[in-house]
Amino acid sequence: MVLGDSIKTIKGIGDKTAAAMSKLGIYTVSDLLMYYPRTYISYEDPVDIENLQTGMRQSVRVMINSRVEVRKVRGLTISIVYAKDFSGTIKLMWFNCPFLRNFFHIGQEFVFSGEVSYKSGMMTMTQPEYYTPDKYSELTNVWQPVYTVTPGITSKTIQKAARNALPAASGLVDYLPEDVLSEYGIMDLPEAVASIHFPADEYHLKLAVKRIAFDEFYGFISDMHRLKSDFAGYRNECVISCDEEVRRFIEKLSFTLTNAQMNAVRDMLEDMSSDHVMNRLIQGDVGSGKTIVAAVGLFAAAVSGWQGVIMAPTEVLAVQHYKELHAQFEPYGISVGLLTGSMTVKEKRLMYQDIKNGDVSVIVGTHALIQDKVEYNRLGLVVTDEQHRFGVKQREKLTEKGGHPHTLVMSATPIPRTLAIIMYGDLDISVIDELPAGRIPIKNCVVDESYRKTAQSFIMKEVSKGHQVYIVCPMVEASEVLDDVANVTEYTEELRETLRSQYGGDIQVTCLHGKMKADEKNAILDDFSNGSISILVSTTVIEVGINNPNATVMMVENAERFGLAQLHQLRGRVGRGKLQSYCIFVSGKKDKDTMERLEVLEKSNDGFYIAGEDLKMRGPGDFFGIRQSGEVMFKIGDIYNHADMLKAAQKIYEDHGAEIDRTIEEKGIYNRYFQPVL
Ligand SMILES: Nc1ncnc2c1ncn2[C@@H]1O[C@H](COP(=O)(O)OP(=O)(O)OP(=O)(O)O)[C@@H](O)[C@H]1O
Repeated sequence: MVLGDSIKTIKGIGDKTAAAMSKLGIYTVSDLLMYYPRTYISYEDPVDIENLQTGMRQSVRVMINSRVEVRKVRGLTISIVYAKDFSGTIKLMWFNCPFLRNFFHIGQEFVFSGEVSYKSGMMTMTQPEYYTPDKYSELTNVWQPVYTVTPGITSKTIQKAARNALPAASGLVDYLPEDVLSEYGIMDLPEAVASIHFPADEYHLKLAVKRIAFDEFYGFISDMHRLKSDFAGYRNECVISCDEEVRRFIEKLSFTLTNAQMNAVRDMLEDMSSDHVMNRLIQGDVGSGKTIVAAVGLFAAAVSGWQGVIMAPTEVLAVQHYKELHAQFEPYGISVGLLTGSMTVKEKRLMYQDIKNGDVSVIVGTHALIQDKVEYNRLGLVVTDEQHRFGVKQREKLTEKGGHPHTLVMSATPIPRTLAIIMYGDLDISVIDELPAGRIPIKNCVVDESYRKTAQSFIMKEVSKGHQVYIVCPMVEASEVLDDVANVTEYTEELRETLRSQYGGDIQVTCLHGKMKADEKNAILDDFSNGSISILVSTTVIEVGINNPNATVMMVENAERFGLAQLHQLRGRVGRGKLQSYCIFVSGKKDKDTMERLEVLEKSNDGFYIAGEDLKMRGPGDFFGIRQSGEVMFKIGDIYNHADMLKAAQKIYEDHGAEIDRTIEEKGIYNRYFQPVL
């Protein structure tokens, strides 16, 4: 078995498992080895039922003392069994596992391991793992990898496959010279890949994580430099210079730009009229008004006779930008087009023609904008929204479609300047460090679930004033059955019912989640922005960029499951207008650490401060940090937690970049991301 082989060459993987794995993007042995665990669990010794603590992951050694009861609830099969030890009884519950009916028998002894909750007066474990006591004792005190799954595949299956694929890791060729490895104390590649799946101990796991983070940073930095050197040689072929028109456009806006926005606009206009190609990052906290800066750029490009595109990370956001830009540009006779993946073939074809003929000046879209079929007429400016959601490669591809258009990247990720310079070495940076005038600071509160009723009555008060509300529910992580959809739909139904019975009337509560069709999502967001929906219950699909200044309450359920930066992004959906806004973080856990972490949000509305505090609070055991919003740029690397590796990657790139490039080429088997070169 070698790295490029299909996963079906791994022992125990048949067509069905292979099909499920393909949904996770795993096709080859090397894909599997690069499919890193989401977290690890180490199985502790079982505790007595009376000593169980809710919200914790624990194990109990108990005797089954009931038959398995199987019920059907809203399309789900629920299996329930009771078990006891000398100190008490516990309820054990699984979704969609009807086969358990004949698996457990009264009198048998098992160890159950899972998250503990207290429901209907009894300690409960939902979806616990189960082991015979002998089997369990083999597991204790060993780090077990836990992988993100999809229906049809369990974390255990992935674990087993990864173990069987492990010998292939020795085929990975390290691109880092040995002296560099030892100088910087970096683990070698084959060992790191093996250890990230099956660490011998915490020490080795830390080293492995650092190594993989290093690779991600190194790849990113070298791509960035490549992009920069590609740009450096080009003279500005798209001179965009129309200060007078821009001045009038800005004057006619319904608000006055802040000084920070004006500075960013000035930087951008200077670049685009200079003799070099612009490559600029606009960084600004949530709601600081980055979009209008981009709009000014697109306006300037259009007025100067160039096409401009703005590429959004999601379709929903693309549609929102499209509407805004269309309304802003129409009076000037600038035509705006939309191109997204969910448009019909015919609609797309017409748009391709308009783009090619130059009948549209500003094109808003998603990844569809970089498809081969799209030919631009005179592409002069490319705006990408939220750098993190686009790889450098995609950016490059879009850039290649014009001669050498200007690039503007917008990011709300609060990165300290020193790190930003390393990360975006190729970009000039404008920071919008000022919020529009008249914004009232958001009022925040962190509460536990007992407060939910009070929160609901508060929400109703806001609704009665004609304001609107977001409620965000997290994805139920790692649950193979109850996915986020079930979670938000169920929550919505319950909320509707509660509000109807307590407040009467007909309050429009609607749910929104990522699995809905684009049209459906857009229709719901339209209804939310025109006010016909009062309460929007949503997964984090609303996290990036959605703008409805009339929304005044953001309530986040199970806030403890989110990273602080992500919560800050979510909070950024309110307080975007002149109304006093509120954010309620409902925590499902009450322990001191959780509450302290969440209280950071109560203390400040400043993204930089929050990112800094988040970093300080991460314990040494938080190898992966908490996945932050949009941080899909790196699977493992965390620019805060692994800042030392980021700096090392920069230094090694400077000192050994050329030698490393040669090695990669000579050894010719794997690139920096260890993917087979096809
Ligand atoms: N100078 C300003 N004065 C008043 N309102 C403004 C100003 N600039 C922007 N706005 C408004 O503020 C809201 C937020 O702006 P925008 O959507 O551009 O934020 P953003 O920086 O892109 O935030 P996010 O990162 O959260 O998407 C919008 O409703 C916008 O019209």
